[in-house]
Amino acid sequence: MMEKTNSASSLIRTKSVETILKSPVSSAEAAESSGGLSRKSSRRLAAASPGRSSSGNGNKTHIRKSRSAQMKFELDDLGSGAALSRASSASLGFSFSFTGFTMPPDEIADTKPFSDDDIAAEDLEAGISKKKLQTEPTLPIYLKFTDVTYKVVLKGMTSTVEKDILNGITGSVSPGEVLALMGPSGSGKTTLLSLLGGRVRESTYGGSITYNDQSYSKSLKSRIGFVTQDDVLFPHLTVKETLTYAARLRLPRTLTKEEKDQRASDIIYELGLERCRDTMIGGSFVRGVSGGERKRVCIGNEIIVNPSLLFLDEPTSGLDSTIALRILETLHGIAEAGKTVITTIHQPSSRLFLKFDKLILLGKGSLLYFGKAAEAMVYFSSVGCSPLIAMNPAEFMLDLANGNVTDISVPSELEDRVQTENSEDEIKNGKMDPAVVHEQYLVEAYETRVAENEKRKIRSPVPIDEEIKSKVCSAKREWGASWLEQYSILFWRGLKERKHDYFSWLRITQVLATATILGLLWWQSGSDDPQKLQDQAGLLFFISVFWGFFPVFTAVFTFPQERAMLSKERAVDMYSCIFYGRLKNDRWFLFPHCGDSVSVHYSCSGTWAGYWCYTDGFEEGNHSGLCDSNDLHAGWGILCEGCPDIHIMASIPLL
Ligand SMILES: Nc1ncnc2c1ncn2[C@@H]1O[C@H](COP(=O)(O)OP(=O)(O)OP(=O)(O)O)[C@@H](O)[C@H]1O
Repeated sequence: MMEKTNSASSLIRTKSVETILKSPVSSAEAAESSGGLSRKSSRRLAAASPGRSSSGNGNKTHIRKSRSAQMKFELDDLGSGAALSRASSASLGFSFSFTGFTMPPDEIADTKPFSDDDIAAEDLEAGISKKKLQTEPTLPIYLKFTDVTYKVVLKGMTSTVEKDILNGITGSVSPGEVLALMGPSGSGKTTLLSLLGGRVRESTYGGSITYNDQSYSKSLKSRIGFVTQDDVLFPHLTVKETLTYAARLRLPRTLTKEEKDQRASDIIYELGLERCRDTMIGGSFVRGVSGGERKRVCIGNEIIVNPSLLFLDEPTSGLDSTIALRILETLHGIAEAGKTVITTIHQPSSRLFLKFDKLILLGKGSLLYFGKAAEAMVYFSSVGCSPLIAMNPAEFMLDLANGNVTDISVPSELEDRVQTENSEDEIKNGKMDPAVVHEQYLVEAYETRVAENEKRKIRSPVPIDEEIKSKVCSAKREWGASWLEQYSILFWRGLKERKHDYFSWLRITQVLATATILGLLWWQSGSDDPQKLQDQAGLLFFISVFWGFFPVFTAVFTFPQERAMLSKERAVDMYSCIFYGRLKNDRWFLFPHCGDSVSVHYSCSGTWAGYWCYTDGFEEGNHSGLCDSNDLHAGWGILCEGCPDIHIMASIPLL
């Protein structure tokens, strides 16, 4: 019954917000005329919400009061996105911070941490204060991007076509803010996120992307957390093992093993994964943790390194709205600790939408809106597009971006334009052609009304010291573990992950069957005459070939399965790839990047050889040497012309 009351309350609240968003001008007036409720008082009121209340009927009057106060709070603060976020965060009954939950003691008994985790809830109810997550302060990173364009070349059998994926996207996000990239499927959200996260080579896109006014450098890898759309995790490792191995590989060497393990445990607590800490992640053939828990493990894998910039590709898709809201709460907590958070989102609920500080709305790769999320509805209403019925703001914007104007009023200017042109192409079944809504109107409207102003703001330098700014690209890349430790951690992790495979019944049966067949074939073969000795030699040959190739094939077939994981972990510099040297065009042997200080000695039977840092040009005549640590952008390798056989004598990372 209490749940019913609670949901009714949230329904009323959502409706009130939707109605206000529908008529932003009146909401602003309302905001002016009413007094503001403080954050604290709102949080107190929220703490008394029925879902969290320990007593039942006795609290009813108080509950009713708290609900009306929450509604008032949202009315008052509508003009400010941050305030809205605060309001909704407070209405959940707790405020999350990356450095731990911050709750007044009087609220502890009434609240529940992030998850549906019983243990954690019990701890809190018992008043046990949990140890706060200790994280080092991180470098604040201001991310700006101007006129970003991206196109791909589609090669067909007969022709080659260029496809525009992004057309001049401009925006910015500062530490402490959550930027949402929203748009219909295929609008270019993931592509933009990959470009911003440094996952695409600079030479392949247009425009500028800067981090504290500096361009991307490899040293940023360790400051960036990137949660991909697909959950790439080892299915046979438990939640605890997954996070512990990530901590051991990625956290700086200044921390001890115990401290790293402790950080993993703290993350488990922070993300409310305690109940499933010893459950396997699971995959297609193994049942494991739930989708929401898996997503949280992926987020934990990235936030464990305390990144300055956190990118997330659809962290809430496939999750119910409550879990999605909790994930957004976590992201807010992370942003509040001074990080910059950028996330793509598909179709957020209205509560989720109000959590974002900034919003980018994309439609077919073009920018339809960039600005404060709370001001988006005001903007669209100012260009003449408003919902005709109460509508979730995100749904309204996605409809607009898709060119679906059902239940949306469009400006008379646009209607006139369509009618004057009177083109049949533009009016289909009484509806406007989506392309008209997009290209001719929304993109144009944004370009003329907002774009210049935003670009001017973005051009101003970031408000931090030059010294801090330059840290973005000057820091020398450091591994979290020495290469021996990396080897040992990867070895044990691989063994744990693959032991189910190695010791599977199929594998055991295969070996036993082979042994039985061999035994029968050479049964009583003896060694007393030369003929039989030859038989024995055949047996030895068979055994050596079988046991030589069996593990080799196992290893070869393991690599494709682990390739996604390898790329993901290499993209964040989790470990060195020194053992994964690769040959390109039969001539190139690539080593890790220059910052690694690799010393290489080699010989080559070709006409000449050299070593180079590939973005800095070729250095002819040098046959060995240390790579300059200033060449942070460059790869390091050996070129041997006309010579497929390069003999690498040693490749030693000077750690
Ligand atoms: N390498 C590529 N080759 C061809 N087309 C591409 C390539 N990369 C992206 N695209 C196209 O660019 C468009 C945008 O893709 P993107 O994955 O960024 O969309 P999205 O907004 O993230 O979609 P979703 O919400 O469905 O994940 C799509 O039409 C996609 O097919």
